[in-house]
Amino acid sequence: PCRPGCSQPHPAWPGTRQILVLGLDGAGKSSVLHSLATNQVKRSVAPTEGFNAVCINSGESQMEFLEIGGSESLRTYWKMYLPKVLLLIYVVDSADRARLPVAKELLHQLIQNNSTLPVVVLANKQDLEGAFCITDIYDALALSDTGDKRKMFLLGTHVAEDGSEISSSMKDAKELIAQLVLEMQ
Ligand SMILES: Nc1nc2c(ncn2[C@@H]2O[C@H](COP(=O)(O)OP(=O)(O)OP(=O)(O)O)[C@@H](O)[C@H]2O)c(=O)[nH]1
Ligand SMILES: [Mg+2]
Repeated sequence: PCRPGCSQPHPAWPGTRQILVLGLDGAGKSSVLHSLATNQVKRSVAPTEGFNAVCINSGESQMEFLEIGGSESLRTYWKMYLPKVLLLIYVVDSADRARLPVAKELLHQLIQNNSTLPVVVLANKQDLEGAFCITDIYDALALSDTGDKRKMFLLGTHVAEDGSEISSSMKDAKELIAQLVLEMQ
């Protein structure tokens, strides 16, 4: 953690604008955050039961990420944290075709009242057979329909085997996020 409080289960970072990491349960939010934080792949083993706060340094930026678990009961908290955030990272499981419509609905609900909040969508699990490719994800999530004032990015990612170095797509995601944070400060 970059400062006390970062690893607390109930984040209360008054005055700090965070990067919120949302998406359905099992999409890979915790795995992505672990990998971004350590530059080593570590697939998360347990579902996030509440919040997962992670601080990551990248070049000049220090970034505070807050994941809220994606299970149905936790989704009610998603909205509460939105007003304070700088950037939304929305992670989807590209192979979970059955739930992409739900993922789409929830994303659109989240951003409908904030026309300028930048969004980075990570189309995760690109390694899985049957994963939708980027253009299919773009269509399935109706990303053309998120407003023209918004910065919207879509990147394919995957969290490879435990212990390996992170993939180039993950490095790209980290650089993009760091760049966006710098631009907004
Ligand atoms: N094949 C594959 N599996 C992945 C990938 N990313 C995550 N997983 C696996 O997917 C499962 C869920 O990953 P998590 O990172 O816990 O997902 P989450 O979005 O944090 O889920 P919640 O905390 O429950 O909301 C774990 O078993 C991971 O090992 C990926 O890119 N490819
Ligand atoms: Mg998690």
